[in-house]
Amino acid sequence: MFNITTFNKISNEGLKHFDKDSYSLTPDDISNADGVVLRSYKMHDTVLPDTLKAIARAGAGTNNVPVEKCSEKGIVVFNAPGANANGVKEMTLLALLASSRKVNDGIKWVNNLDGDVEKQVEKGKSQFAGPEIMGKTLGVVGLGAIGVLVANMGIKLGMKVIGYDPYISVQKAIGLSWDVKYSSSLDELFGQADYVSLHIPLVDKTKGFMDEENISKMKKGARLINMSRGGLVNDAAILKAIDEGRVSSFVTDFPTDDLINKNGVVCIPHLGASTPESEENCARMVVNQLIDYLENGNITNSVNFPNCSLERTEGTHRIVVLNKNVPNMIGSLTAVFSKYNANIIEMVNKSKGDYAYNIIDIAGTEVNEEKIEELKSIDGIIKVRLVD
Ligand SMILES: NC(=O)c1ccc[n+]([C@@H]2O[C@H](COP(=O)([O-])OP(=O)(O)OC[C@H]3O[C@@H](n4cnc5c(N)ncnc54)[C@H](O)[C@@H]3O)[C@@H](O)[C@H]2O)c1
Ligand SMILES: O=C(O)[C@H](O)COP(=O)(O)O
Repeated sequence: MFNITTFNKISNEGLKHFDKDSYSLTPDDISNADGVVLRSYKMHDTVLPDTLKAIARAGAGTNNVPVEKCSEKGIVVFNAPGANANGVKEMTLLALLASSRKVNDGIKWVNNLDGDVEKQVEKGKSQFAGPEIMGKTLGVVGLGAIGVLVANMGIKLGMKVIGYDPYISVQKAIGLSWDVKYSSSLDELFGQADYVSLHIPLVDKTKGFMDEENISKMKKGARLINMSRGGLVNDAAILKAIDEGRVSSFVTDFPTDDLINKNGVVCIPHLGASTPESEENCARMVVNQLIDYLENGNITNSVNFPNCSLERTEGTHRIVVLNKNVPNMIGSLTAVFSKYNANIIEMVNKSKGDYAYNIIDIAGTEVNEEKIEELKSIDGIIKVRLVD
């Protein structure tokens, strides 16, 4: 029986894949968990129990998970790449329009009118006029699952689009419309874009990405859209730029105390991925990845360990090993197997950065706690698990 802890509301389209005879689901209590499924719940202060094998983020961003701590403890962190990208692309369309047309302020205003609404609407509407987006330039920072969809959408809307992503993958580059101008210079993007849309992860390197300096490089009167993460934009710097008329508006999916009810700022309560389609896609994807890891040791879409899968071979025992990516690990592991006359039927070893992963199918010997402990005692081994 595997214990699964859920944080946040996870779509039943995903949870229903946990077989009731093999999985017990408990919301919020992680004390005895084998796996966790969560959305934006912040886990940085959560004590990670020794039982925990994997964390599945039903979404894209994993900045709410202590990924490095998980790596050190041999906890595999999964996410759902691209599963909510269309939901966020559509919300970015809404944000683009809301940054231009003052619909948000207009709606607030009209709902507070008192008497002869029709007359007041026609008299007062000019204060909410705003430009069309067709023919304007959209700058897309980050051309991953969401950024590529947003860039291609901009082309379809009749915009000129300039994209920037120094780490773009081949797969994403293939999906990018030929009409998108790819730039290797952020300054060029800032110099040309009437609308800048951020689609990059929040990591140490990107914290405060839109600081005073980068904001000052934006075209006068340009608009900024942040559907990615709050920490990417410096609140004080963007509010100052709006006050001084250098930036026309800022639309964010990540409101803060400082941003709400400010002129020129449209705050959306983190709704980018809040569609049934995105919630179901994300939950289905990560639950299946988690099940395959717990039951077969296969890793798909992990952010801290390599993708690694192996078909099961009948009559073998499967051992999975998580280790530091240091020399001679395979030699040390196979030395233990040969000591016990174990026949390695299949073995796969993959590495990702500082960490590595092995799936080893053996025959010819029983696997007991003593042998597992012997493997665990090898210097550099983080976790060993029998997956029978
Ligand atoms: N508002 C929401 O509800 C919502 C939903 C999904 C994702 N997000 C956010 O959007 C981010 C992007 O999601 P995604 O699915 O497109 O992820 P992704 O991993 O597919 O794409 C991110 C892209 O950013 C690029 N990148 C990284 N650092 C960069 C930098 N300094 N400059 C330019 N490009 C850089 C990467 O190369 C990658 O191509 C997520 O990390 C998450 O924080 C928000
Ligand atoms: O990174 C993500 O996938 C989004 O920010 C969605 O977060 P949510 O699952 O809490 O809506």
